[in-house]
Amino acid sequence: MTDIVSFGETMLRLSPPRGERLERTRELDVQAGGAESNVAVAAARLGANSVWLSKLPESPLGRRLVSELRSHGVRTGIAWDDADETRLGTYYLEHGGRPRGTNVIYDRADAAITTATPEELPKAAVRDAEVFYTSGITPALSETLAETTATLLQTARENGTTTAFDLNYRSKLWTPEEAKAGYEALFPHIDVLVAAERDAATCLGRTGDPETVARGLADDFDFETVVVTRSERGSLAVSDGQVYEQGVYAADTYDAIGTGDAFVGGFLAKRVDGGNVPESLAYGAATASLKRTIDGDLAVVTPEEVASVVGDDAGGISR
Ligand SMILES: O=C(O)C(=O)C[C@H](O)[C@H](O)CO
Repeated sequence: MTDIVSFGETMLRLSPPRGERLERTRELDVQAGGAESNVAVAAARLGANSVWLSKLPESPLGRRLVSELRSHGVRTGIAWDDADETRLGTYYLEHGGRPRGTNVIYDRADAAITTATPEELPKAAVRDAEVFYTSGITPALSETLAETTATLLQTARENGTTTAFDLNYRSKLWTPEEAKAGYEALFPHIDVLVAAERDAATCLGRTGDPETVARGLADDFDFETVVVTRSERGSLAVSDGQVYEQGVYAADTYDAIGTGDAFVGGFLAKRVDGGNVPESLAYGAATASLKRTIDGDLAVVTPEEVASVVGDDAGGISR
C-alpha cells in the first residue's frame, strides 16, 4: 500500500544567485518546486512510501522534473502530454533580504497540468493510498483542475483514503473571494485541513485565537483534524475535539520557500508511521525548521536529523 499520494503542479524554479537581480543576472539556478511534490519529497525522505501525480510535457523539461523528484525516493504517476505547444510552468525566485522582500514571478498559464482530467491519472494510486494530499494551489490553476481535484478527493474518500488539504492561498492566482468559493466546494471531501492563520483570515474570514479558528472550521465543515499554522508562533491542531499545541524549533533561515510544505510532509509522514497528532506536529515543526536552513523548495533532510531536532529540548518550545 502507498502511504501518501499527492497531486499538483511542479514548476521549474529559476533563481539568480543571491544578491543578483532578475533584471540583470546572467545565471539562473534550476530546481524543481511545487507545493504538492515538496510534501511528497519531505515525506519520502522521512520514510513514507510517496507518490506524486501530475501532468507534464513529454519533453526534456518534464523528464528533468521527474528525475529530480525520483532522486529523493518519490514515485511518480504522470500523464505525459505530447502536444507540440505543451508547456511546463516556471517560477522565477529573486531572493530578498531586509528591506527588499523575496519576489516570485510565475510563468505558468496554460501549463500542461491545467488540462489534466481524472481519466488521465492513475486513480488506482489514489484509491490504494493511506493519505491523498493536495492543496489550494491546484484548483486555482484552471476550471478543469478544480473539477479534477474534487473528483480525486471524492475517489479517495469513497475508498477509505484519508484526504488532506492545505489552503495554500496564492494571491497571484485568485482573489480571496474566488478562493473561498473554491475551497468550500472541496471541503465536504476533506478529512485533514491545514490552514495558515493568515489564509484562514484572508480567504475564510476566520480570525481570533487559533483554537477558535480551528474549532470553528472543524465544527462547520466536519473536518476530523484542523491544523492552524502560525509561522514563528508555531501551530495548533484540533483533532476529534482535542487541542494540541506545538512551538517552533529555532532555525536560521537560509531559504523559507517550501517551509509550510516541509511541515505538512513531516506531519503526514509521522501520521502514516503511526504517530499521534502531537508527535506528528512535532515532526512537522522539526522538518520545517530544518528546511529553513536548506536552499531550494525541497526538504532534503534525513529521519535522524528530524528525530534529533524533536529530541533536542533546548532547540525549541515543545508544548
Ligand atoms: O506557489 C506555488 O504555486 C508553488 O507551488 C511554488 C512553490 O513551490 C510553493 O509556493 C512552495 O510552497
